Amino acid sequence: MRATLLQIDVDPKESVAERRVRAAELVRAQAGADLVVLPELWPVGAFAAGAFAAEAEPVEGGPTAEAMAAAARDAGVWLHAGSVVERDPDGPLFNTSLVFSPDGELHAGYRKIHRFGFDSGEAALMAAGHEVVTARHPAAVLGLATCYDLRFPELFRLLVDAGAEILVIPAGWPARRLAHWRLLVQARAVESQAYVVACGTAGTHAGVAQAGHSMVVDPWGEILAEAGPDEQVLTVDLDPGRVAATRAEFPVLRDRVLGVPLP
Ligand SMILES: O=C(O)CCC(=O)C(=O)O
Repeated sequence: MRATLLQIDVDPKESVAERRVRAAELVRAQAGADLVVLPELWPVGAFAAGAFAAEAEPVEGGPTAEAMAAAARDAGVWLHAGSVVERDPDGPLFNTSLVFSPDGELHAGYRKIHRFGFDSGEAALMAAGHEVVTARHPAAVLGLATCYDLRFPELFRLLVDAGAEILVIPAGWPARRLAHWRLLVQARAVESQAYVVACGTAGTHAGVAQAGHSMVVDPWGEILAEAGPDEQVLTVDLDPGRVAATRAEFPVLRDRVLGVPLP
């Protein structure tokens, strides 16, 4: 299974509309990949809170969803299109990840559960999602999480219980906490005995330098591929069969006591 991560540069000199066109072209260039992944809030920038309301869009018929659906269809790929600022028809904003199947249909949407900002930014401007979401890719079950979610292992336990084999995590992680990012991405893979495909942004927006360093980590915790800080296309081959094999060979998940039904 070939996964391609598009670590896109979110530069305020490029308009949201221009970046959307560029991202769609990047997706179209990935024909042959089994899974293409974009980062968190790449159209507007995860820290560009002042623009969230103006750039918010519906999932149904929204410009990013439409552009990504067409790109997935043209390339014939499964596309985790990162996340957008979703304007729900009822009013609230959500940080919503979108997964498209190769026919361009929206297959799954995940509203970020843990909002970042400690009462400001996203935490103040967006509503929290409540649903744990998996997506059924033909090769493996994808478990969906977004950026700050990475710090909350209880979500990943729920994703494992829901059958997740590849944890797909779009992010807009700041360079200042790169060490946390690398550690947490590996930790989530080791504790879940799952692949982690974590795609961040490059560049600087709203004064926040982005870490880049998109990573793919295997169920044993080994880093299979890691990007640098700048815009990069990162391609790696995964073997989803290694998830069950790792869980069988070293059956840590079987030994859970807390948070599982008592025998
Ligand atoms: O947890 C962090 O350090 C960064 C989280 C973040 O930037 C986000 O969720 O957008």
